[in-house]
Parts: sequence; structure tokens; C-alpha cells
Amino acid sequence: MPSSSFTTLALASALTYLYTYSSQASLSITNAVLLTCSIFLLLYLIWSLFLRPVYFSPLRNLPGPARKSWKHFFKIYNPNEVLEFVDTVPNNGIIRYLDILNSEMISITDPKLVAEMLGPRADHLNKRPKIKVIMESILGNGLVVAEGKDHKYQRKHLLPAFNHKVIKNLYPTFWSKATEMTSLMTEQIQSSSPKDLSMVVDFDDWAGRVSLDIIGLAGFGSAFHALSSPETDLNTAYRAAFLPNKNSRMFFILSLLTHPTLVYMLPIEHSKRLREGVNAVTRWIRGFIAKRQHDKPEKTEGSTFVHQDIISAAMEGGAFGVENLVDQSKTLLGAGHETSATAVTWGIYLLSQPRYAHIQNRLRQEVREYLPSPSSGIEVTEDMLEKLPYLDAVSKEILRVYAPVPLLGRIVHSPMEIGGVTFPKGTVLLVHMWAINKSKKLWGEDAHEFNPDRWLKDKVNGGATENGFLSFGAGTRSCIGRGFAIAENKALLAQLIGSFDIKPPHGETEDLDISWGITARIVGGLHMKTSVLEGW
Ligand code: HEM
Repeated sequence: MPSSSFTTLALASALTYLYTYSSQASLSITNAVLLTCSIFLLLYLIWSLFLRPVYFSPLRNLPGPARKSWKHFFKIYNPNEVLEFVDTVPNNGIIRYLDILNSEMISITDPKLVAEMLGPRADHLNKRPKIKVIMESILGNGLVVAEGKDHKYQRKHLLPAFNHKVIKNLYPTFWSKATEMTSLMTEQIQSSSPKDLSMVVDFDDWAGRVSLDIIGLAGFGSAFHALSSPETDLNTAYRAAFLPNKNSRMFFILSLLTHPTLVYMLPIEHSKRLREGVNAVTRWIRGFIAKRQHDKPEKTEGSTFVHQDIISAAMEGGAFGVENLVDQSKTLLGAGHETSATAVTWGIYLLSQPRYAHIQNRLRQEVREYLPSPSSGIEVTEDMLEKLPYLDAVSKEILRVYAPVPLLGRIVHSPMEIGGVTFPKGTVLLVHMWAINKSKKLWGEDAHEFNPDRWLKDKVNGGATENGFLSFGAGTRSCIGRGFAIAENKALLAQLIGSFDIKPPHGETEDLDISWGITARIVGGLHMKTSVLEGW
């Protein structure tokens, strides 16, 4: 029992005793226990919700935003609001604020300190328990969730499956799936409006379908058919589990306030969807692994791996048992599809805004000049796709401005020091990529603007300090799929912008409703007027 709980229990017992003694009430044992428990709970709540965070926390003097009213007691600060703190609260890279129910949050805002936290100090940190349970229910106990020695072991044995040779071989797969998507979209537009060849399209849906198909082929060597047959179980049940709406928000908040396992079991809409999605995907994965283990083909001469997909490469080392392979597969599917789809959706959102029409046009010009038309059937390789500097710059800038994973959280499990501050056990440390990526202190006055040119001037850091671009995390747990994600993103953007003119149906897009989960997604999808362009 933590010492604060023990002290509170002792205080509660003393108060019960005092009450019994002073009022000369004779309490039965049951009533005395009930009274002690109630006093304990009350004292505990007063201590943890009010006294500790406001008056006694050893971190209370760190810089942070002023709390203007008690309404803030029920507020969850979103990464956009933290961006405001980063730029307006004078700080040396560490900001403290009180979130919902006065929970103390420490946001590390200096990239140098982030690198220290997620690198040399990472052994003092774990993922936050409740978020970890939510992620484990979807991704299994794979690389994203594993901690300590388990994580080191898994990472070491999965790294070869993400090496450059494997990713290089996947470029044609990314391109051919992008081709399938744009030709299906073109067919749909041609049949629904044959005259002006344009219609409103939900890019969130297409991005989700294509990224599921890509992870199917590239990750598992399997065709999921989410593009051609969207009614399949994997597409409907699994993708529905990630859909942001008011039910998923309620699920997330309830999980944080109570316990995610309990909320996962409840007969509420989002829990039901999650269970169905996870069951569908687990069934498929078990069948896939059993089949792969049954028919192991011989390695062909000159090839590094028997299969050119990631999970088969991971299986070949023999480092993982069946149950762990199931978990790694769930991780690969979830971590590799939702994030990539979100990146494409944000990309189309930015490129379609009238104020950025010149960027859309310039990108189209480069794509059409250097890449073969999708209808030519020519295979696009790494060398071809990596030859386009503006595509590279646009893709990085999209990931900077709208980082698909908006923040990372850790909890300190053994006291540690960063930037001269000692953080006791139990401190919650956050890295708001959404804020650091757009901090004016790091990126200059135009930090909030979508300006791909900054990456043409500085290909590595975009003009910011080293590690200022944090969309893929940093340190020992940085994104293992970074090379995969960037290549996929470029292939999809190139084809979409090369093939279509895209703009909001009614001028500039109105205010967005963003759902802040593991990823930051647009609620209700991204509906854009899309016109087929000839001449590529
Ligand atoms: C634009 C797309 C993507 C973004 C923005 C992204 C972002 C991230 C971030 C920020 C982390 C660090 C999480 C943490 O420190 O807690 C991470 C980890 C991870 N990502 Fe990605 N990711 C993307 C695509 C992918 C893809 C395509 C794959 C797989 C094919 C993938 C697999 C993983 C895995 C397995 C981890 C866990 C690494 C570890 O803990 O060692 N990601 N990703």
C-alpha cells in the first residue's frame, strides 16, 4: 500500500475512534468498518484531488498555465491547447499543468530533453497503465505494449524485418495498391457523374481501406480486398473499431476515469465494436500463422527472406512463439494501418485548402514530370519515388503539421532527473508532438503554416533544432515502421494528387472536430470535391 494511502487509513481510523469516543456511540464492527472506509475514501479524495496537486506536489512550482476557474477541474487539455502553453508560458522545456480531476501532467517541450527522456532515461519509465490496457486490448502484448527486457528482446528480433532491404522491396507494392485505389475512385466518379467527372469523396474511408490492404500485402503477404470488396469482415469490423465518434470518446473518458478492462466488457456501443473488430482480426491472424507454419517454403537463392512480407521475416528468425506472433501481428496491423491512414487524410485536408492550392499544383507538376502514369503499368521502385524532392518535402511537412500520433505518455517507475528537475515515482510525463512540431520557438514565426519549402532548405530538420520533428517519437521506442510509413505516404499522395484536383465542397473547410485518441482523427471523415484530371 502506498504510504499516502496508509497515512490516510490511519487518519480515517483515528477519526472513527474519535467520533465513537466523543459521541459515546457504540458502533458494531460492521458499522465501524463502513465508517472508517467512508472517512478513508473522503480523506483520500480530498488529498489526491485537491491538497496534493495544489499545495503539496514537489513539482508544483514548475512553470505552467494559470488556472482561471474551477471549470478546469473537469477539463481535458487537448494538444492544440498545450501548443498554446508551449509558446506563451515562459519555460525551460518543462511545463506543468493540471488536467481533468486535477491530475498532474508534466509536458516535456524541449527536444533535447525529450531525447534524454526517451533515450538514456527510458529505463525509468513505463507506458501509462490505463492507456496500455486500452492499447493491449487492440494491439495485443506486442512491441507497442511490451516493457523492459521483453521490449528489448522483441525490438531486437523485429528490427531485421523492417530493415532497408525489406522496405525497398515493398515500394512496388505501395505503388500498385495506390494505383488500385485511384482507378477505383476514378471509376466511381465516372459512373456517378460522367459529365463533369467530379464528386464528393470521403478520403478518410479510402485512406483506411488502402492502408489496410497495404499492411495486408506488405505485412502479411495476404490480400485483404478492403479496396475492391469493402464489405469484408476485416474491413468493416476491424476498421469500425477505430472509428472516432461520440461513443469512442465516451469509451476513452470512462476508461481513464474507471478501468479500461471494465469498460471494454460493458454492453456499450464502442466496447461492442471493439470486441467484434478485435475478434475478427484475431481469428484471421490465427488462421494465417497456422497456415504459414504449415507450408514453410525453401529460401530462394539470393533472397534475404523466404517471403517478402514483414511478419514472415519476423517468423524466420524463430525468436517468437505462436502466441507472441499473434500479438506482433495484431500490433503490426493496428499500428501500421491506422497511423498511415490518418497521415493521408491530414495530407489531403491540407493540400485541398484553397490557400494551399499552389502547393497542390506544384506537387502535381513534379509527380507528373518524374513518375509514370498509373495506367502505364510501369512498376515504381524506391529509386524512382525517392527522386522527387518536393514530394519528400510535402510528405514531411504534413507529418509535422498534423502528427497522426499527437502525444506520447509515460509514467516514472523509479525516480529520475531531466533538465535539473527530479521526478518522483508516479509522475506522468508527456511529449506533445502536436505542440513541439509547431512551436514558434523551434520552427520560427511561420511554425503554424503549412510550408513544405522549409524541408527543401533543410532536408533533415526542416530548419528547426535537431529532433524538433517528433512525429515518429524518439529514442528506444521510436517508430519501427518509419521507413515503411514514409514510403507508403509518398506513394499514396503522389497518386492522389497526380490523378485528381481536390478541394473542399464549399470553399475553405469549416472548423474541424478532432478526436484525440491514440491518433488524432477528423470526426465524420474528410469529404472533398474530387475531379478527375486527364493528361498523366
Ligand atoms: C505516418 C505513420 C506513422 C506514425 C506517425 C507513427 C508514429 C509512431 C510513434 C510516435 C511511435 C512511438 C510510440 C511510443 O513511443 O510510445 C511509434 C511506434 C511504433 N510504430 Fe509507428 N507510426 C507510423 C506508422 C507505422 C507503421 C506503418 C508501422 C508498421 C508497419 C508502425 C509500427 C510501429 C511499432 C511496432 C511501434 C512500437 C515501437 C516500439 O515500441 O519499439 N508504425 N509509431
